[in-house]
Amino acid sequence: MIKSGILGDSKTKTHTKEEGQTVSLAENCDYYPGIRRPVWFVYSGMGSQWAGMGAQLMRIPIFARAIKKCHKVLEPKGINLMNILVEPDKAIYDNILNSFVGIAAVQIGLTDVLRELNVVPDNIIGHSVGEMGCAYADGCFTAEEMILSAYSRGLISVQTPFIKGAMAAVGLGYKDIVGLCPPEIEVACHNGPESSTISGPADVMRAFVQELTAKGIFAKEVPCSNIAYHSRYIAEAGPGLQQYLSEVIKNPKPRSQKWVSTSIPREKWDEPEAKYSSAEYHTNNLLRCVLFEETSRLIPSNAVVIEIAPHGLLQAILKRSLSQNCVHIPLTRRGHSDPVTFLLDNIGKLYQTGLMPDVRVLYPKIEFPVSTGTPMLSHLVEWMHSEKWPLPKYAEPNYRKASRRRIILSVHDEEYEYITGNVIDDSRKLSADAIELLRAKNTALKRTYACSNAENWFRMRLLLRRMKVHKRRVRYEDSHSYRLHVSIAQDG
Ligand SMILES: CC(=O)SCCNC(=O)CCNC(=O)[C@H](O)C(C)(C)COP(=O)(O)OP(=O)(O)OC[C@H]1O[C@@H](n2cnc3c(N)ncnc32)[C@H](O)[C@@H]1OP(=O)(O)O
Repeated sequence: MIKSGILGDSKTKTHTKEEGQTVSLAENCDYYPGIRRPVWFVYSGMGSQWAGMGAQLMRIPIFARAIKKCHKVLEPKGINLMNILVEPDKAIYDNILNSFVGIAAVQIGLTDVLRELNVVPDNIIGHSVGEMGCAYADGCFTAEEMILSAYSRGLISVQTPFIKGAMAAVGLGYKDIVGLCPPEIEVACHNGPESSTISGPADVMRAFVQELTAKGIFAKEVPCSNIAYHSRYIAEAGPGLQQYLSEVIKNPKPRSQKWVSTSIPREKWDEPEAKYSSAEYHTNNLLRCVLFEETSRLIPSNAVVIEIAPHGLLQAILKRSLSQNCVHIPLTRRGHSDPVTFLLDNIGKLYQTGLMPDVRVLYPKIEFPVSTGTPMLSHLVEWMHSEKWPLPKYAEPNYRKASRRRIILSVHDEEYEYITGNVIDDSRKLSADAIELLRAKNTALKRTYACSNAENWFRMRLLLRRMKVHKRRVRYEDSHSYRLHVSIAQDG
């Protein structure tokens, strides 16, 4: 349960033991300060594919539905999407077409999961081909359009005779790497202040990566099926891709303000080329340099950044470039032994940031009444005692509004001597004089007040207003003592 300023609690996975007892396998608690954070969806691109990346996620019905839909769309093209996502054979991704449709399908499936969970982005950003995921999340693409656009990108990649190229992620920002690159190599992606992706002929790239590594600069090859994307070496794929895409995107939809472009420079966002999720837009995305660093600067310092891809590829980059206060949530991790638990854990983290994912959609609908053997969950709900909270003090003035006390007045007490002879024998009523004296001395009242407020009655001054005597009749405790009931209600 989440309450403003209290705790966000996430219990992400439960398991029913053989004896029918439900146990919690993963849980985590954190503060939720009550402030709504902006939600950013991040769609990564090439490099996030891995063998078997969709196999376990098929256990989630929403995801499986999306994949089956995409599978049917690709079937007439002779593509077996299910195999691409489920088979553990690494060679599948030697074919770039499989990488494109595989990444797109997983992004569609995960976006559908988030959509049904009612996790709505404030903004959407993509890296390279990840901008197709943006189009889907933004409502510009249907699932069919997205998977066919990814297919078109793959198809033109395998049909065009490119030079043997390579890409590599390096641990230097654009400004630092651009001057170091040999003339054959281009900076393909501006990823962050400490990260870029370079692209060029495979042999020159190999030598340069070795050179950088020898200098202690991070450099890692990006699996791209020997195609130097976002460089001059793929320019000739442009017209063909635009032709294919225009057959898929028949009615280009306007991009909403949510989707911030990384393929068109910010100063051109108001120009016609940036307005629509069109064949031209996505062709430009393939050919031009990726401006992720520049656009990701718009991500606010307190954002919840959800990476949507088969692997949280950009985590290393996002954590280096964004504010420390951002919450990073990858939905997947390459080679994870239990991708569903990983996903559920991260949905739990969304909950802890203050979002309210409607997790019921992930499970079969419960029909009531449930059968008698249904395991209980209630014992997993418990109070956290790890935090200290301030408590109001009882001694605070005005805390108590009323108090009541029974007092025994003894005529041996100098204070109450006067009562002797002031009780009217027949009715056992205090005489009017005795009442006046009680009122004047008001010791009994002071004591009552002092007791209830933990104060020293000797030093107290008490102003009595609207004092009422409800009963003048007193009760004898014995021949020398009388019982008196005193009640105080504070004014206001
Ligand atoms: C058509 C298209 O889509 S083109 C697009 C092509 N794709 C890209 O350009 C993506 C480029 N980025 C990447 O490939 C990734 O973000 C990578 C390689 C930088 C990191 O990916 P990961 O999956 O996290 O890689 P991996 O787990 O193997 O390695 C991460 C290591 O690299 C390190 N690392 C990542 N970036 C940097 C950096 N800038 N400086 C130093 N180290 C770095 C991490 O600290 C981590 O080290 P650790 O394991 O000791 O913690």
